[in-house]
Amino acid sequence: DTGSAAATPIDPRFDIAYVTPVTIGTPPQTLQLDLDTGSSDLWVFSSHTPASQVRGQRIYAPDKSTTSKLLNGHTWSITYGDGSGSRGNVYTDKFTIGGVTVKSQAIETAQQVSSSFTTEDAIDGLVGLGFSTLNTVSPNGQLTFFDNAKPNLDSPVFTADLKYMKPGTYDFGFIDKTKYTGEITYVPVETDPGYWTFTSSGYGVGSGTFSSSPITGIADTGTSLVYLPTAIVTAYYRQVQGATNSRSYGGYVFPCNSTLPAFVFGVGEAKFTIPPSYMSYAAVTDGSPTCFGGLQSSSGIGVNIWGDVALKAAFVVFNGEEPPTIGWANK
Ligand SMILES: CC[C@H](C)[C@H](NC(=O)C[C@H](O)[C@H](CC1CCCCC1)NC(=O)CCNC(=O)[C@H](Cc1ccccc1)NC(=O)N1CCC(N)CC1)C(=O)NCc1cnc(C)nc1N
Repeated sequence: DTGSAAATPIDPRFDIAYVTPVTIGTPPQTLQLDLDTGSSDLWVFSSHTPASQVRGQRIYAPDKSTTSKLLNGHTWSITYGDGSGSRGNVYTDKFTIGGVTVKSQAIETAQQVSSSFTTEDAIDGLVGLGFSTLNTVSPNGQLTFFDNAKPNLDSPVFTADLKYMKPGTYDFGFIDKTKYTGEITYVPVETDPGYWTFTSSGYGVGSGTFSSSPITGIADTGTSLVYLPTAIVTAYYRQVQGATNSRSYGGYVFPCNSTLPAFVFGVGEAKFTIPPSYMSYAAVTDGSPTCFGGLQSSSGIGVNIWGDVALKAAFVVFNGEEPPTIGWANK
């Protein structure tokens, strides 16, 4: 098997997240889900989600699918880094992304979602693409779509080609040579506790010298920004006129008309440049002259996160062979 599906920004003004069309059940029900390498639960808004918590999202109705089966006595409950969360029951059903089908995928139906999911009408749920050890289903943890699909994929990989303010693609089972330039640099992945954790070889601010120092973090398609150690973040914003670390906005902000340097990060011998346009994430509120930075400090999180702001500067291969590795290429 191989497959390919679009990854479309949910907001045309800035890349807070990307959604991908999937189909569930028989006849197929189409939902737009956020593929998230930073978690490992596949959950959806459903006919079990209270109407008061649904605001425009598409739902999966297991009772309308002839191939759905309740996974008796199984429940799930998840909390994300931004404090959002959801919980519910579990079915198995036919699940397809970009032409790759898993006949019996665990589909976690929401019986409760937190308010930020209710207000985000562009996201109908998540597809966790982290390692299955992170799955929250109890009493028996379930496998991710990738783990279920892997044996039937031509190659046990998926790739992310996210783009700035326009649709990119997720490919399954193959590496599309037309999507990158030069060589792919592969580095080891630490699978404990279950993120795609790898070590970057260093960073540089703009045209400044490159600092070769290991930065261990997770490659996370479900996180909008890049979160790195404070020392790196202050070195970056020292080069930005009028930048301050705002308590009220919860991070580094600066005048939207400031000139921003690029941010360079290393993977092995390779270098990747996040252009200034990606480093100005968005105005703090619509029309404000103050902008929120795409690079923020990880000091409060406990893990460094290479989110969408970094991922869209590269073509990234999530290699599910034993042992797993992650590959980065310029594009
Ligand atoms: C099994 C749990 C699972 C592994 C879980 N994984 C994660 O949290 C990482 C995962 O990639 C999640 C996936 C998100 C969740 C919200 C919906 C979109 C996907 N990433 C995050 O939580 C990172 C922080 N959040 C973000 O980056 C969200 C993503 C988002 C996108 C669209 C709409 C709403 C939110 N972005 C924002 O909130 N933005 C608004 C503010 C703006 N300045 C930046 C963008 C975890 O580590 N949870 C442990 C955990 C629990 N509690 C806390 C407090 N921290 C934790 N880390």
